[in-house]
Amino acid sequence: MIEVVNLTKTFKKVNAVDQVNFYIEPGEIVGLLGPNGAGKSTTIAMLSTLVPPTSGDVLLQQQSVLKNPASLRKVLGVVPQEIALYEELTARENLLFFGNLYKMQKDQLKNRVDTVLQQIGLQHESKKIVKHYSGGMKRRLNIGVAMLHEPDYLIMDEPTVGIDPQSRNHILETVKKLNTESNKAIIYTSHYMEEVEYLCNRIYIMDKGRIIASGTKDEIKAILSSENTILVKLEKHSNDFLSELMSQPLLSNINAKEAEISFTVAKGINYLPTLLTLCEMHHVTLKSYEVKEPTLEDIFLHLTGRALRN
Ligand SMILES: Nc1ncnc2c1ncn2[C@@H]1O[C@H](COP(=O)(O)OP(=O)(O)OP(=O)(O)O)[C@@H](O)[C@H]1O
Repeated sequence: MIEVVNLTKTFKKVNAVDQVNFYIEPGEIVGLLGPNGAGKSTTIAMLSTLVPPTSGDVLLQQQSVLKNPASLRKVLGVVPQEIALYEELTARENLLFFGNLYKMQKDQLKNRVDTVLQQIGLQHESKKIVKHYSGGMKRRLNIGVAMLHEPDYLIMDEPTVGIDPQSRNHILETVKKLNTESNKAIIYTSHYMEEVEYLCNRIYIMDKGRIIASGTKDEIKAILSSENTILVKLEKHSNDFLSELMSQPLLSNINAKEAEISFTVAKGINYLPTLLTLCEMHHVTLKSYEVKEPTLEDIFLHLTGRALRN
């Protein structure tokens, strides 16, 4: 298990990371979700022993790694936000180059490169020069470099930034497979809530240098457990109908967009019968009634009053 304990980084007067605590156990995918500037990259840089903390500690199997970074680097692969590859070399040549840097033995390295190329799905394009790769392929190769020395833990710092949606899906699938098939534990930082929701079992939400919520997806979603958001679709509606809805004491956050209306209502209340009566009174036809699951975006908005992406 890797733990960070009261990790703090102050740049002049900026508290980039402020008393952050979290852990990751072997084999799990943990998400670190937060907007730009939340402190994710700085946390990752300290966790991977690249930047010394102002205070706090990083523990591997309960031993501090700050004085003995080699113990952590052996089990940890870091995929940085910036792509670090040689554009004029092929994928295979890049992997061989970085493997030599790690001082891996020749035979072992050759086998390892073949395995890694398979794992990142580039085995059929390994002889192509990297400058002809798509952004997503470069990202996958970047992940491959971090995996050469067979780390148990991988840290990925926003690996889908700046790539097209199709390549992004391919990366998400690669990350998922690394976890399910190769049993890698992964710390995945992102400001895309849908990625973190899709990939991660446990999530830490970060804002302004602090962890503002943490837990499993269900635990985090339970933060909004006291109310449900309902989405209704109508044939068409009238202003009278909308005014009547606005005056209903049990409803709040009413939003109308053409023939779609959303509102929140306390959990446990079935509002459908009342809505049907109102529709009948106003000669409005109800097309659908849906209870929406809260998203991490809703939670972030609830906790901070701001949208995750602005
Ligand atoms: N070397 C530095 N010197 C001064 N301030 C810094 C330095 N590095 C980061 N910061 C500040 O610390 C805060 C956290 O930055 P950080 O890059 O860790 O956030 P982030 O969540 O990773 O954002 P992004 O998604 O944009 O990378 C920001 O206010 C940033 O300006």
